[in-house]
Amino acid sequence: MRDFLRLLRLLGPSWRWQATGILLGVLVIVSNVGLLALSGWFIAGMGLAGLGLLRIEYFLPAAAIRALAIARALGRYLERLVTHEATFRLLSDLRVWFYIRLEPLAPARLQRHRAGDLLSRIRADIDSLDNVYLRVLAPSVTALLCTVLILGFLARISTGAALADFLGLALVGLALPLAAFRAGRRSGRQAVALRGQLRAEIADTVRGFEELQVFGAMERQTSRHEAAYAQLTALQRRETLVEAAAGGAALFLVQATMLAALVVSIPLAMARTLPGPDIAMIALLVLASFDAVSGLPGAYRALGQTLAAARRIFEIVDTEPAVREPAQEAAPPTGFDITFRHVSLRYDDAEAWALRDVSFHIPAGGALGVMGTTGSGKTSLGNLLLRFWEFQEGEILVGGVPIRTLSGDTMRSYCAVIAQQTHLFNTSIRENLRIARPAATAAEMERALRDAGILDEVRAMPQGLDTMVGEMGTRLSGGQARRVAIARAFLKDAPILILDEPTEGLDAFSEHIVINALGRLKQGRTTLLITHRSQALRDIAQVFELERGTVLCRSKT
Ligand SMILES: Nc1ncnc2c1ncn2[C@@H]1O[C@H](COP(=O)(O)OP(=O)(O)OP(=O)(O)O)[C@@H](O)[C@H]1O
Repeated sequence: MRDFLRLLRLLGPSWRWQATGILLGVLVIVSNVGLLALSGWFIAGMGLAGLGLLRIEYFLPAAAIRALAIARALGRYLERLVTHEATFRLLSDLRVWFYIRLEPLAPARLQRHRAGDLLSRIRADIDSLDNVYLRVLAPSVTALLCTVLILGFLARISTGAALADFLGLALVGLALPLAAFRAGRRSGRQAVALRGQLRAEIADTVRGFEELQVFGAMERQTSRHEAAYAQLTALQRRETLVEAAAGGAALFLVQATMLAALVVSIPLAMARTLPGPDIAMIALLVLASFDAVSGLPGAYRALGQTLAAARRIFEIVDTEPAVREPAQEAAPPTGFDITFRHVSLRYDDAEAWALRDVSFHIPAGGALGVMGTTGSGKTSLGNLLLRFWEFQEGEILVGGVPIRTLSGDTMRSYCAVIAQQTHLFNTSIRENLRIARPAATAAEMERALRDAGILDEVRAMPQGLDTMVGEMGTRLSGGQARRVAIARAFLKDAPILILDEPTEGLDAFSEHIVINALGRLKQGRTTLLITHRSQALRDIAQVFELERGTVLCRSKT
């Protein structure tokens, strides 16, 4: 219930569209009920008039029937238009709302989620939240308003028929949806979790195609997916059964209600306390009144899934970011020397220290080389500077300003990173460069590419700057991808440079070109160079070695 109320609160921003959609829904149903009831009355009345049993004024009812038919058609069109607009607005509001809360969690708090599962939450789970408005809230409110109007009108003609209709509507509109919700809740929750898991596993499989083929493990992997699919199909079968049972029960109740309404009103017509044509009107009115509630059992059956999706979204949204932003940001630093004073970092309370009592100073425009075995804590130094993680002890200052008093975005705006796995997006070289500076001109890009030592190669490509780099830059060689990343750093022109194994995985020739490009990039920037290749450290004055998070020895090269 708490999740449902929280979901309702999220519907806020586009409430006008939603309310208009509901009112139009009421107009459509009331017009439809009115049209059928009036038509029934009119046809029966005309029949009796033809037999000379009744005098009837037909001009007004005929005009009203036309008016109701037009209102129904026009209302339906407008209702679809408005409810879709409301839904799309709602979806876009929800996506922005979610993204704003997701961003501060990256990368620290998102690492426990698998990429495919995260994608599933961002896309499918958010998408399914529109059910709340489109399939639950709007039809429920519409049903309530229509029921009041229809029963109010029917009660004036026959209290007994109104009572029968009330009972039928309560069963189909309240009891059945509740039963369907209870029956579908568990399987819905399981289906949402299973779909997320499947997406994550399939994303993993697609990424690991090459390995699976090389090791001949494709069949084993796909059989795992098949088992999960079989489970999902069983859940879907159960959901369909619940929906079919609810649909069948609703149909039965509709007919039974109409029969009951006739049973109580026909004796009144026989006793001449009710005009004959009213019987036809009552029958059709009762039948049509179920239009207002017929969608509810199916909608409430799906509500279990929607709530499960909402819970998965709230789970992420409620996560505390790893780094708390300062309430008020300090004045920006004027210089960019970096000081670590007795800094200690632990990624998790249960884990060992990744950095312990680390102190160093890099003068503005100077460089520090950090060496160390794998897992010794080198990358963690960069993680702290980028404000991806919070350190538990000590102090880090940039230009004399404690970085805890600067926002994460501000700190990241001061830094450019080139790592072994710097990500290139699956788009053109031009677009990959624009990430660093969206307004960069072609001339600026070319200058950055020249400084990175790759301009001639880009020019020689048939599409030049518009060459697509492929997924993770796979259409470029390792050295070229690294140099495009360096060009991006030139364009960003940040005062701090974090180089994390920038030449790792390159052959001697590429390494030489990349080191030269980095030499140009380092000019005038405060540089933290993480490497275990002495070649890359050749012109770095200050070098230290980390072991298990502590500074082992300092040396000058
Ligand atoms: N995001 C993280 N979550 C939890 N633990 C982490 C995380 N990143 C690093 N660690 C742990 O912190 C320690 C230091 O890791 P770090 O990546 O800083 O070492 P490194 O010297 O850069 O290693 P490598 O050379 O292999 O990249 C390791 O024990 C590692 O398992």
